[in-house]
Amino acid sequence: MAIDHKGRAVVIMGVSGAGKSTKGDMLAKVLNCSFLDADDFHPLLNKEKMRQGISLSNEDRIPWLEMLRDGQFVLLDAEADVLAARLEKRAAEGKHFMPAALLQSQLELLNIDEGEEIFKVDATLSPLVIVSKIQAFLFSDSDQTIDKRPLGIRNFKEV
Ligand SMILES: Nc1ncnc2c1ncn2[C@@H]1O[C@H](COP(=O)(O)OP(=O)(O)O)[C@@H](O)[C@H]1O
Ligand SMILES: O=C(O)[C@H](O)[C@@H](O)[C@H](O)[C@H](O)COP(=O)(O)O
Repeated sequence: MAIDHKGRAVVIMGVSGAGKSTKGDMLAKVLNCSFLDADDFHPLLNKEKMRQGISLSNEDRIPWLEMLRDGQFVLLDAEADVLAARLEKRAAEGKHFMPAALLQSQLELLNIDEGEEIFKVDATLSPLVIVSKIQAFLFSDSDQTIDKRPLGIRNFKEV
């Protein structure tokens, strides 16, 4: 979640491996605002469950989601095989508690209804293109205080 200078929050959503942390961090840098990783808001019990390969239940998720829901939503969308490969690699590198085995349960639960105000972005695009698209969506109105120059390799280390 990125929070800008006006206190507006944007929630980057998607199943595990979609690229939320990577793009959330980049977006926050380009907007010069704070980035909060939703993973840091899970109680330890939720993380321990997932570490053990047990999917969270709605009861586990609801208090966590209620803390995070007050923002605009952006969904990072990709096919299961791409996401699974990313998670296998990330887990093999010892970078995250989340096992790839839980991906399928998340894909089955993720359900976006027609008409929900969620901006969808193809999560297989390059990180810079994804962040530029989110930036364009957020500031399609005329907010003069934001630096709207296109992102470039000067801004970020590529994934
Ligand atoms: N657009 C992208 N293209 C290719 N790989 C990516 C992209 N975004 C993220 N990754 C890689 O995929 C993995 C998962 O990204 P991460 O940001 O941790 O996802 P999430 O927070 O949604 O679980 C990481 O290893 C990251 O380097
Ligand atoms: O509700 C859930 O099942 C989890 O909160 C889930 O949304 C999240 O994916 C994990 O915390 C793993 O973290 P990453 O998505 O950052 O891999």
